[in-house]
Amino acid sequence: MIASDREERSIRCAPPVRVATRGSPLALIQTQAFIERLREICPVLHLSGSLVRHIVQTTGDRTQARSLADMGGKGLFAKEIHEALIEGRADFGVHSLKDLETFLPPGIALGCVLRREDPRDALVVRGEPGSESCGDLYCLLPTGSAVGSNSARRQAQLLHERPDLRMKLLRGNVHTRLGKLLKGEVSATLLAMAGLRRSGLLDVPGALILPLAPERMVPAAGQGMIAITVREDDTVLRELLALVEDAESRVLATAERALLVELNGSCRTPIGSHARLHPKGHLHLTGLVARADGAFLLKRSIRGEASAAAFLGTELGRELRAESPADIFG
Ligand SMILES: NCc1[nH]cc(CCC(=O)O)c1CC(=O)O
Repeated sequence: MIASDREERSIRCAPPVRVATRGSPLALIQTQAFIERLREICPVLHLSGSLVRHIVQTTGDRTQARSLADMGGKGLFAKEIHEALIEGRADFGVHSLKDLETFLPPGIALGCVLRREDPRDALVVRGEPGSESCGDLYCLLPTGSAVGSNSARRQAQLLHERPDLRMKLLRGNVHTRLGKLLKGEVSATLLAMAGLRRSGLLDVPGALILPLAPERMVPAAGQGMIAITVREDDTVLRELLALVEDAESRVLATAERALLVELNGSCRTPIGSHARLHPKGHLHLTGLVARADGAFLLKRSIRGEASAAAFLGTELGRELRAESPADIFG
C-alpha cells in the first residue's frame, strides 16, 4: 500500500519541474518556501536539475508609474507568469495571493495556497523600541505627519482614524520602503507583517513595527498567503499541488476572495476582506469598503460554517454593496 503510494507519487512529480517567479527578494523567498514544501512531498525533486527556477520580470516590476492603481492595479505582477505557464515555459507560478487578480485568465487555475503567515498590516514608524509607550499606536504620529503608502485600502483606514495625516506615494519593495522611512522621506509607512517577517525585517534598528489588529486595519484578501498557479488542464501537477495545499488556509482564501468576486470593484476601490477560523470550525469573515480619503468607511462581519466559505463571502459582499453609495465601485 505504502510502496505503491510512493511509486505513484514519484511518477506524478516526474522532473524537471519548472517554477516561475518574479525576481524580487520577497518573491524569491516565497518561491524557496514553496520549493521546500514540494520537496517534502516529492523527495525526487532534491536531485540536482530536477527543479528549475524561471525568473520573470513583470509589468509591475518594470514600471515606475506613479501608482500601480493608475496602471490597472492587481495582476500587474502576475501577467507574465501566467503567460509563461500558458506558453509551456514553466509549470508552476508563485504569487502573493493578494496580488493575484480576482478573475484568473482562461487556462490558469489556483493550484494551491500555502499555510498563511501573519495576515496583519503593521504601522512602521521611525523610532527605537520602547518609545511605543503612549498607549495607542497612532499617537506616535504628530498631527500632520507624512505617511508613505500606495495602498488605497490602507490609506482609507488610516485616514478614517486620523484625517490629519498626509499620504505620500511610496513605491518599491519592502527593503526600499524601509530605507525611505529611515532616511526621513516619511514619518511612517504601512506594510504587511508577512512580508516583513519573511524578509527577516522584524528587527531593524530605527524602525518600530506596530502590528495592527485585523478588525482595526482590515487586511487585503489573501494577505500573507503564497498562491501557486498551474495550467488548468495539468491534472498530474494539480494532484501534486493538492498534497502541498494547506486546507485551512484555502478555506480562508475562498471566503475572502468570494467577497471580491461579489464586489468586483475597480482596483481603486479600497476593499478589505479577512477571514478567521474559530476552534469549533466556525468561520468569521470581516469585510470593508471605503473611499480612499477615509470619509466613507463601512465594515461588516459574518459568521458561519467553514464549509460555507464561498457563500459567506458572497453574502457579506452583497451586504456591503447594498449599504454603500452607488458610485463607489465605479
Ligand atoms: N503589495 C505588495 C505585496 N504583496 C505581498 C506583500 C507581502 C506579503 C503578503 O502580504 O502576502 C507585499 C508587500 C506589502 O504589502 O507590504
